[in-house]
Amino acid sequence: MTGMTHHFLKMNGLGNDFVVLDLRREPFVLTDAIARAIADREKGIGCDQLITIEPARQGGDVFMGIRNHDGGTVEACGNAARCIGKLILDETGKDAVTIETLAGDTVATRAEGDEITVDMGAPRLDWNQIPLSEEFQDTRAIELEIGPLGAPIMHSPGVVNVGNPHAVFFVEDVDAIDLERSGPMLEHHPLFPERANISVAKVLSPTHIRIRTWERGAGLTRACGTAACAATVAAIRRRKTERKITVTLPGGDLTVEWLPDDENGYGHVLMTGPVAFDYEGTLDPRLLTGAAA
Ligand SMILES: N[C@@H](CCC[C@H](N)C(=O)O)C(=O)O
Repeated sequence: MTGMTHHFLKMNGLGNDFVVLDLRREPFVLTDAIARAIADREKGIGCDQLITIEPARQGGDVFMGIRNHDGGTVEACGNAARCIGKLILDETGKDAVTIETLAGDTVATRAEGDEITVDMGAPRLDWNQIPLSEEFQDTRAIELEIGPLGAPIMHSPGVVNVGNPHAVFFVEDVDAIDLERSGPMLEHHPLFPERANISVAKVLSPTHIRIRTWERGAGLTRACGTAACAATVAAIRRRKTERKITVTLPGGDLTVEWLPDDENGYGHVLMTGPVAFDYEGTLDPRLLTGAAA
């Protein structure tokens, strides 16, 4: 225990919910066990991801730390980037803020109607950047299927790394897929040495797709921002959609645009969507020992 009072904010992006701790003001050593205890929906506060705001490490405005519901540290979170973007835009009064993450810098700006746009950077598409454990020349549709032989229910996903690893299966009916069953199997499939976020996507029109996601380390969520970006990139690579589309998730809509290639290769992905504040409070000191988990 630290002897200090630790405040938290509860926020969400389309129902993907976060406990946010500002470690710039109230620092403490966050372990996997403490993160798990805070994220626990019965004994802790409950959230899909635990987000920390920390001093910038490389000249940005802040560093954003991300822990999944299972306590593990991860590199990227699109919905949290919008939430922290909004907090830091309000705090600094700037027009654009740079949020450092383990995946690199994310620049957040204000969009229309109180929404926030985040530049998620350029997707990584080579098999060893996903990463996959086997070489695939073409990551637009890799050999992977589950379901009865000859009639797989999910097959040939596109794989994309947008700071974190994603596999996107295009299907006829996203609601017909039992993601609670297939999600954990695919998340832990040996092809994904760092595990993966698993989405099913249905193309509704050239400017509109619908997705559901089983998140690595968190399970089914109302929305996954990086999955929306990955699904957009996967759909564009398979020539299913235009470059700027609406992605409908169980929690609502995001706008995602994959910009044309820049001089470095692949263009950046921009994601725009809402941010919501739920409530604030102080952490029960017992959670800081991880003992409540
Ligand atoms: N909810 C997030 C993604 C959080 C991390 C993910 N579960 C992973 O393990 O990579 C989002 O909005 O992108």
